[in-house]
Amino acid sequence: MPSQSVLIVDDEPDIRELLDITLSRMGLVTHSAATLQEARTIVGQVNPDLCLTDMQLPDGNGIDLIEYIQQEFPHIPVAMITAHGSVEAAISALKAGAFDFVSKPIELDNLRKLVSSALQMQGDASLAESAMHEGLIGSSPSITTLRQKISKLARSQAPVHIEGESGSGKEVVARLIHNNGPRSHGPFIAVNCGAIPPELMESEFFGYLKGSFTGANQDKQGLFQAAAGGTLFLDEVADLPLAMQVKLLRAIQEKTARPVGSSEEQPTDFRLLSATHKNLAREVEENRFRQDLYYRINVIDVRVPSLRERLEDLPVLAANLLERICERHGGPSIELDRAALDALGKHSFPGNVRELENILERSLALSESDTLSARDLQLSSIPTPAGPPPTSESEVARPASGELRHHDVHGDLEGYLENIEREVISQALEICRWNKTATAKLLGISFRSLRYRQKKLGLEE
Ligand SMILES: Nc1ncnc2c1ncn2[C@@H]1O[C@H](COP(=O)(O)OP(=O)(O)OP(=O)(O)O)[C@@H](O)[C@H]1O
Repeated sequence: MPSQSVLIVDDEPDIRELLDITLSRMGLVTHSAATLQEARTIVGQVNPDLCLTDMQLPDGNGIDLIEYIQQEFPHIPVAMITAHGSVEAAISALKAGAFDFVSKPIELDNLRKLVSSALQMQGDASLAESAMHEGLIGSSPSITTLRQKISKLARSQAPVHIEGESGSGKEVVARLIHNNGPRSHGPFIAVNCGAIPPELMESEFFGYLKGSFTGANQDKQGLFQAAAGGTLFLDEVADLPLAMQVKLLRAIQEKTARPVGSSEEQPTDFRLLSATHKNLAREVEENRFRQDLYYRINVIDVRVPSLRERLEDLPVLAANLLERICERHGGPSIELDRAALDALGKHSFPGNVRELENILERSLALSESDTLSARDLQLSSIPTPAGPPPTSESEVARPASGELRHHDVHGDLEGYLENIEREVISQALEICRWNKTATAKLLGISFRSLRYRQKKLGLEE
């Protein structure tokens, strides 16, 4: 097999030499360029498997080179060499399409890891394409574009923020980014930030040493360490309390984490992916989310379309989900009849693909034939809000019609509102088959708030 080749672009001869020696020892063929112009010429001539470029070049900067390679040779990954502590430069490089960066002074171990993973990714490209179809079902233009974006993002190490309604497939997207990237052999750690009680946040994220507080009977690894070499997926990141946001920012910035009770910082190495069904920019405007953290986690953003926006995917999605459910239950395969598909097409799916999955699963349990009819779906028993699902706690308590039916209050506003709340929450629980995390998301409230309300309203299982 021919050796893989790397183009090194730096105007400092010492750095070029250091990189040349290091990469040659890895069995790679190296080419060097001292200027942007020279780099452009060599890329075209040798078509390298990887390009490492400095930021400041005598006749331009590394971002220009990234953009040029993205445009003309999109299959070549580019990594940027940035000045020490230059967060801005690193973010610009990642946004421009660099797959990663190394900062000066160059740590050779880090450099070797970066080069190996970039070159390994090159070999896995065709594998990635087929895996992508398995995870993300649909062929609508929005899903096709999303799939292409994922395939590109998987090669990068940039933090990605995924926005989309509850149940639309944000975690599916995060897993695909992980599974198709160079960290796929490492762990994928998914954390629901809304489900961790605030008092346990620090020990969950940073871990702790035995004896650091009452009940700490043994050392516990934190999530940052558990994700080492892999990906940390922070779901519902907008639910992180402000105090934890500061600590997370520090861990990302310094790439270190100090377990509770320890005096030593430990290095961390994870790719950060995050998601929320809320509008994170608005959370920043309303001072519920730190702006500095927002810029760090939102280097690249991805939006997952709601199911309403891609109803043309319904038939293929429904068929695939039915197949998945039948397989899970070990039963014979089952299909939807035409009328059932039409009925689904008219439904608004506030809970998106998860809701579709739940509707199909419930219908399957009730149906006795090998074809599901519109009646089996029981869509009329599911509330259909006029617009997208509510996104704030205040919206949840509003009567569905938007009007206050004051004549129904009978002098007991509290009781009246409580009844509406009970009705809305129990319907949401039904839709989500009593999955509390999903219900909380559908309602736009935190997991804790849902538990509290269930208890107050007597809605516990
Ligand atoms: N395009 C898709 N193809 C196949 N399955 C999908 C797709 N989108 C979502 N799903 C399925 O729908 C369910 C919900 O997906 P997922 O958990 O990724 O949504 P989410 O947006 O992360 O939800 P939440 O906001 O509640 O965290 C999962 O069972 C997932 O497998």
